[in-house]
Amino acid sequence: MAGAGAIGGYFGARLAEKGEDITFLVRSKRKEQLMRTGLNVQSVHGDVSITPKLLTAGEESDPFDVIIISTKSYQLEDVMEDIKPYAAKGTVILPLLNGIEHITKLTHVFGDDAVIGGLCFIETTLNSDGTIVQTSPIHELKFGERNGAQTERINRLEKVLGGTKANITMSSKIIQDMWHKYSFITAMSGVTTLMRSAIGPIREQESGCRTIQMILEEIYAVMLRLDAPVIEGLPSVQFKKMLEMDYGMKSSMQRDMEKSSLTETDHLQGYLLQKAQQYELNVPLLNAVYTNVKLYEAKR
Ligand SMILES: NC(=O)C1=CN([C@@H]2O[C@H](COP(=O)(O)OP(=O)(O)OC[C@H]3O[C@@H](n4cnc5c(N)ncnc54)[C@H](OP(=O)(O)O)[C@@H]3O)[C@@H](O)[C@H]2O)C=CC1
Ligand SMILES: CC(C)(CO)C(=O)C(=O)O
Repeated sequence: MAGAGAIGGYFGARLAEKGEDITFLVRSKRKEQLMRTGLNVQSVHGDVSITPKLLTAGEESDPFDVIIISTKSYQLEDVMEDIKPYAAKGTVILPLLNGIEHITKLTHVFGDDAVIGGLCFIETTLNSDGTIVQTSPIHELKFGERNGAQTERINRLEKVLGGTKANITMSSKIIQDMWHKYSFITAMSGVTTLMRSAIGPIREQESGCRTIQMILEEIYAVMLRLDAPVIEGLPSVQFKKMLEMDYGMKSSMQRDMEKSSLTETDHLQGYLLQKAQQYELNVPLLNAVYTNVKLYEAKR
C-alpha cells in the first residue's frame, strides 16, 4: 500500500485484519508515528489496530504483486518515483485516487498493462495523533481491468480483496465508474467547500439543491465533450445519490481545508475547467468553486 493515510490506512488495515500480507510504503514522519502507536482505525464498523509492516523509499524489498496507490493527486509524481524499484514485470498498480487524469500519468510511467482502475467511496480522515477515523457507514472499494476483461489476474485479485470487512468488489466497467465518481466528487467537494457545510444543510436550501444540480450539469457537459463513457442522465442519478448521503457527510477536500492542508482542486475541478476552456464551454459554477479553493490555497 503506497501511503498509510485516510484511505490507505483504512483499507490496508482491513486487509491486514483479514490476514493479507500488506506492507505500507511510508515517509519518515509517518513511519515514526506508526512505530510508536501502531496503525489504529476508529470505525463505525468496529475499530481495528495492527502493527503494520513498513517500508520507506530506498529500502531493499522484493517487488510486490500489487501496489495500491492511496496518496493525494499532488503527491503522485513523488510516489511514482518511490515505487518504481518495487514494481516488476507483472506487478499490478491499483490507484484509489479521486479523478481521472492520474491514469494517464501512471500508464505513461508503468505501461498500459500494469495499471488497472480503482476508486473508493468512504468518509475517512486522519486525526491529529495519526488515527484513522471513519465516520459514515459507506466503505466501498471498486477495482477492475480498464478494458473490463475478466482476466486471470483480476480474478486472483478478487479472491485476495474479497471477504474483507469492507465492501470491496470487482467491476467490469471500472472506467465508467471512475468517471461517475469523478463527476460526483467534483460537485460534492465543490459545493461543500464553497458553502463550508456538510451536504445535509446545503440540500435543505432550495437554492442549495439548485446549485448542486447546476454544477452536476456543467460537469456532465464537459464529460460528454470529452467523450467520457458516462451514462445518459448522469446528473439526475448523481443528484439522487447526493440526497441519499448522510446528512453530516463532508468531502475529503473540505476536511483538508479544515486542516489547512493543500487540496486536490487542480486535479478535480481544475482539469475539467481547463477542458471546458479548451472547448469553449460555459461553466460558471465550476469557475466559482475552483476560484474559491484557489483563494484558500493562496492564503495558506
Ligand atoms: N479521505 C476520504 O474520505 C477519501 C479520499 N479519496 C481520495 O483518496 C486519495 C487519498 O486521500 P486521503 O487518504 O484522504 O489522503 P491522506 O492525506 O489522508 O493520505 C495520503 C497519504 O499518502 C502518503 N504519501 C504521500 N506521498 C507518499 C510517498 N511518496 N510515499 C509514501 N507515502 C506517501 C501521505 O503520507 P505523509 O504523512 O508522509 O504525507 C499520507 O499519509 C485522494 O485522491 C482522495 O481524493 C477518495 C474517497 C474518500
Ligand atoms: C464521495 C466522498 C465524499 C466520499 O467517498 C469522497 O470521495 C471524498 O470525500 O473524497
